[in-house]
Amino acid sequence: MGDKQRMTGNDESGVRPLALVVDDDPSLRLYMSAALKKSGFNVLEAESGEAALGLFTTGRPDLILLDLVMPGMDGFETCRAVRRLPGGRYTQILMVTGLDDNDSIETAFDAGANDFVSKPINWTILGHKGKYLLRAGQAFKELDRNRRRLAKTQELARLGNWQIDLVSFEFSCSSKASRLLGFDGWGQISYDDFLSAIIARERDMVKEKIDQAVQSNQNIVLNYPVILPDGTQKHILNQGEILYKKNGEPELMLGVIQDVSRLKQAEEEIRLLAFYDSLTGLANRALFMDRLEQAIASAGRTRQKFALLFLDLDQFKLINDTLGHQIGDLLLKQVAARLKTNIRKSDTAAAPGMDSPDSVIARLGGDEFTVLLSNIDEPESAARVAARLIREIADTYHLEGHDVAMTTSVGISVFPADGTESSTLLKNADSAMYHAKKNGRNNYQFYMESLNRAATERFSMERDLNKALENEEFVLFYQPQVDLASRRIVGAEALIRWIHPLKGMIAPDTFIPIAEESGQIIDINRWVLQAACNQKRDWLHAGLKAIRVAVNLSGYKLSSQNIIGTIKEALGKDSADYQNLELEITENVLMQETRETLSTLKQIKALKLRIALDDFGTGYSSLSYLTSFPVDVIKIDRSFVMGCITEPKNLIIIKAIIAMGHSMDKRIVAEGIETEEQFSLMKALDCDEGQGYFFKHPVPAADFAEFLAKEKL
Ligand SMILES: Nc1nc2c(ncn2[C@@H]2O[C@H](COP(=O)(O)O[C@H]3[C@@H](O)[C@H](n4cnc5c(=O)[nH]c(N)nc54)O[C@@H]3COP(=O)(O)O)[C@@H](O)[C@H]2O)c(=O)[nH]1
Repeated sequence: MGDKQRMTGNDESGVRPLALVVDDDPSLRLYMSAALKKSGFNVLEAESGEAALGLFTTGRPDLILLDLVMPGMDGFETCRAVRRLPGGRYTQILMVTGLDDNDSIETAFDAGANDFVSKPINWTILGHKGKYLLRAGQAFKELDRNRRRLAKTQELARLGNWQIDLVSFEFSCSSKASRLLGFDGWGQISYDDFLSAIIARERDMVKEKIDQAVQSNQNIVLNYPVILPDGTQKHILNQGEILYKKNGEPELMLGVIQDVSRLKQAEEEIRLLAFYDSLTGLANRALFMDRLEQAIASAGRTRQKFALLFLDLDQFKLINDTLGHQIGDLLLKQVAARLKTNIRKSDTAAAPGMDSPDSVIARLGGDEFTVLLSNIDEPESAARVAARLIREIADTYHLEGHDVAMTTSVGISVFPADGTESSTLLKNADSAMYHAKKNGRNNYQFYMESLNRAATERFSMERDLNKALENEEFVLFYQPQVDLASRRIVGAEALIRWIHPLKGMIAPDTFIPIAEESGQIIDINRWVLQAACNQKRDWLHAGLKAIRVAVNLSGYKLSSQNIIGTIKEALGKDSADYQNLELEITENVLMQETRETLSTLKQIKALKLRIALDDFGTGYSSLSYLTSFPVDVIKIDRSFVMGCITEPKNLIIIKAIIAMGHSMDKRIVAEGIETEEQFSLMKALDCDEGQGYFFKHPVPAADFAEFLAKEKL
């Protein structure tokens, strides 16, 4: 029979509670047993303390009637021993004593007795007293069980409790509370100890709030960090409530403290995910826009100016494409770190940590960063910061064994002149940034109204370009290259055209720079090479004479394009085809990255392709390029050719280029021949070949094939 069943008592369940009568006097045992049985108890009897302990272990009585004076173990000793036995703390012990002096009674209670009866015993009262004690014991057991359950629950919930007596102002707290605050093994701690764990900068505030609540009988909910003696930091939620007496007077402030560190950490993680960029730790777009709104509201009130800097790394895509995304990510992290270091406190109105609405450096996505510069007195201050950032970002990055160079273009919009709404300020800074790109990158530009339209057009073109290849919207036109002495076609330059579904034909001058900036040029170059080679093969198969085809590879870092793979893919195995393919590059390609470019050009040459230097004379026109790089052809820029008759200076330059080129064994092509006069002059100057509207405009492949078949020029 389990304890619970017996303790419910015979009144409710019909189960009789068990009493143990311990007395060395057999007649008294008899009377006591009879009285208890009459009151509904089952009864065991023991004539000594020792016998009682044995019976307790086997029978687990609910009530013990214990004579105080016995030979051997007396009642006090037996009582203490019972209390030490398993389950002994819940048994009700009624001492039977003839010694009703105060000392014996006190010793009995100290030994663990619940009550006592004095001899001579009133037998009727004894039964009732036994039943009453049983009920009290049951209530005590329930209470104890609840208390332990509560302690366990608090343990699980990481709760500790504390209280302040509102009359004596005495403080006490549970051992769990002291453990939570790092006072392991300290037992009861003082109010000062309780407060001492709180992180210094918040301690006074917490103390003040508790004091105020105690004085004014108000509840409290406080949230603060504590530092444990081992240095770890926890976050504590402290809730206190006033407990009132029946007469309405405040009695206690009861509180619980809870370790909410995990919750706080989860909250922090959610906050970080929602408002911070996970790669760089900078604010993300959402937080930036929020802070921008706040800056507008605040600057509007105080009539102050602030600037928005929009940074975009120059040709960042190249890093991802050539060195992989991992290196790209490392670079973005380092750029973010440099921005953080360089946006000094004086540049923003707030301390690092972004606690103030003014201090924001954000990564909007990809390689785009923004900086909010608050309280600038004049736009020049923003320009100074922009210039400094440009300088810092341009310092070489060491990324897992790669030395990477990177620059950035910065657009600046200023509140309120360039917009009073967050979206406008951002859009205008973005437009200014594109202007900086157009201006040669690695510089900053302020927003100007006129930029806006151009930037919008640029956006839509970049978007449309993404679909152009897939939708087969590109075509190649061909312009003949003519041997000036014989006037026969010896080659063709392939020139791309974009047939836009809505805008019609778009010239390469319009979209190639955008494609170069966005990196789309790599795919476009690949397509042009493939299409030109296919065309060349088709003309041969159609029985037309074999001619050279020149393809433009402008603007983009040559070494990063896997140009060799693309060429091999485009030309296949036919070695004759290789000799008839000419790649046109401009001087700025040669200037970009000398060592890598030289190696790529050498590989191109090893494949027996020809290399032409396009637009010669417009750039640096350094002779060293001609000696250092394996160039076969020099194409004199049309700006010289077109003015060769009227401008003596142009003629001098043309003569010099031809003489110099020939001395280096290069073939010379004059671009932009538009008139008979220009043709004759170029021929007279011993220029090898010519190209221009005088011979033919660029035309679709089919038209070009017709001309080639007829050789009618
Ligand atoms: N990366 C690539 N760049 C390309 C490709 N196709 C063209 N381009 C480059 O775009 C620029 C403009 O080209 P386009 O509008 O095709 O103009 C070419 C000719 O039409 C023009 N030309 C030829 N003869 C004359 C003339 O007598 N007068 C005159 N005003 N213009 C003339 O010159 C352009 C060819 O120049 P070039 O390449 O320097 O030989 C241009 O820079 C192209 O290079 C491409 O597929 N990829």
